Amino acid sequence: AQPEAPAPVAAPMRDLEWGQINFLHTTDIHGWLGGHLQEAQYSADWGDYVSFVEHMHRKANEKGVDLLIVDTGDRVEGNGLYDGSDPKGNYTYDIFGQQNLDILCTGNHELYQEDTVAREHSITVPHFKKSYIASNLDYIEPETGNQIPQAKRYIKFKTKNQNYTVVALGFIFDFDRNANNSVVVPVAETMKQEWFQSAIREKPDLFVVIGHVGLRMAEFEQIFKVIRDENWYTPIAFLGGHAHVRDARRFDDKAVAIASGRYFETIGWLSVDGISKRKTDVATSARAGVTFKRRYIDNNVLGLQYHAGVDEKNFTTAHGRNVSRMITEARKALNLDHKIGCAPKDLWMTRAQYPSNASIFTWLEKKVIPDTVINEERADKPRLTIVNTGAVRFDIFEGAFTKDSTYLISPFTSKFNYVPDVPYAVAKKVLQLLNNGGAVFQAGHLDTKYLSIPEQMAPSPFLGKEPSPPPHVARPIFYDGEQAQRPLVEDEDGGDNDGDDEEPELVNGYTTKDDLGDDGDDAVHSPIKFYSVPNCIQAQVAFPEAGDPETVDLVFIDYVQPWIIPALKFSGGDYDTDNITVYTNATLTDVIAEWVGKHWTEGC
Ligand SMILES: O=c1ccn([C@@H]2O[C@H](COP(=O)(O)O)[C@@H](O)[C@H]2O)c(=O)[nH]1
Repeated sequence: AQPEAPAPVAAPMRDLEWGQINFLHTTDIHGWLGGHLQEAQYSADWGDYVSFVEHMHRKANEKGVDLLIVDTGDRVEGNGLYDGSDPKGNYTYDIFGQQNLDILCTGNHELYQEDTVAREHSITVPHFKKSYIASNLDYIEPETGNQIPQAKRYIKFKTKNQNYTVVALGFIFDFDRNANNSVVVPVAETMKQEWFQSAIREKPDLFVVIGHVGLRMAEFEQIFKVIRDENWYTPIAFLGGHAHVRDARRFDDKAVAIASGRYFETIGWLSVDGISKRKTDVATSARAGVTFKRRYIDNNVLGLQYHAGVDEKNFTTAHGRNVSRMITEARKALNLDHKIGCAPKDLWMTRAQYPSNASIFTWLEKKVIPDTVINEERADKPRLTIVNTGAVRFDIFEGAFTKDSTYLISPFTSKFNYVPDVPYAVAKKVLQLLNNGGAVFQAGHLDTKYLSIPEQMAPSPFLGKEPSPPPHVARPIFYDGEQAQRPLVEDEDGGDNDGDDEEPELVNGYTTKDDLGDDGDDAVHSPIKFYSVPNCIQAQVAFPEAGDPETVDLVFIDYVQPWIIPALKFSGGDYDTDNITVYTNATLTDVIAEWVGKHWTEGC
């Protein structure tokens, strides 16, 4: 049977504030439809969400207001439930499709591989015929080579209870590593197209712009400006994603965006009130005070029951139960709970400093890569092996390390390539260039921030700033939770150190600050400290005991390849792609599984 996640601990809660039009929002689920089995706070599964939405629709009907369900992409890659089947997603498309979504769009992870693009086109788009939007995404039909819209460019509809007219658009950021059977049209270009110019002149009561777009990236701002120029008073609700953070951004007093985290940890709530019927009453629209409220719901059943106002006995609906059963059966068929080893301790991506013994990156660099990323024919050659930190997706928790865990940590299909016999004096400069970025890589797709973890790509100004690192350890801006918000320090008896131990002890979790304030999270938590990581890490292997080698093999995970030649050139090495060959066909997922199976053999 599927292991039960520990029960969530009740936390002090903030209520949802309803408006005339309300949104429940998921983004960057990355296959985590089964919830978090090792973290009680995020342990509700997609079936529980189906039950929750049923209750919330009933509530909306009782209040006479509208509820729209939205997903903004990156549904795939990052969890055994998706990555563990062949072909990938054998179970997840059907499970995801059980939710009634009003508006959805594509993320970059639906576009990296040709087969993923094709599955999206043949399964998800037709399943959500009325609600799937692809404002700037085309599909190349394999039979004809024709370039066609991946889905509708925009949709216009009337809301059920309040009878508002809504125009909804659905974008992906200006992504350029998409597979050849897809075309991402840059946002700025899309907005010149005739259909877009007509859409923004439809005179709805509300524009809804969803997108696989980070709120602090340029694209939403560009869209906001163009819509606002044509519609001075119409409220615009933006629902974004991609950056894996909880965030809200206010563009003006009638336009607000939210982002709802990652990995199905968070269900976002956005409500809009004070919307006027624009067609009939432009003067009222101009005066009306529109209010936006947002909440980030921790995805656990206790919280969902709380917000739905339903007790444990009545929460799970027949449909929800059935979806949870589909998940359990899929996990069983995929053997995801198969134990590969036992992690002796937690290893963190950003909750521990890098380098340190608690950092997953230090573990990869010092243990896993040296032992497993090996080309037998060149095993005795000194080598530098580079992996981008973005290739790692999740923490490791002490205890059972399962088949599922390998996909949670790194789901990608990238292999390792190399340039043989590079003078060490040249090769040793590459890592520093990848981590410093700068002028070597012209802006655009070679921006080195794309090597790093999503949370660091376009950070919110509220995330604080680490003290400047020394110049030789260049890091992108990130944050230290302690500066962003003072942590509650536990006192000796486990209380919260405020001298009043009547107060409930807070569980560590999100303590979000955004443009709307610091009261966004539904559960009141004590903050978690985060540390920045570099764009890439490097393992140094088979080096002579004394002195430097003359030459090394420069090995790298193939995702990094576009950056390698320019970095070598800048370091004084004249190489091109002809100098690059396969080092090993193993993926990072494979080598982690191999290492864990060999070394973490005892303890659980
Ligand atoms: O094959 C891949 C694909 C992606 N990455 C890393 O992931 C981020 C993008 O993550 P999102 O979930 O889309 O935000 C990308 O910038 C890379 O750092 C990878 O390493 N390998």
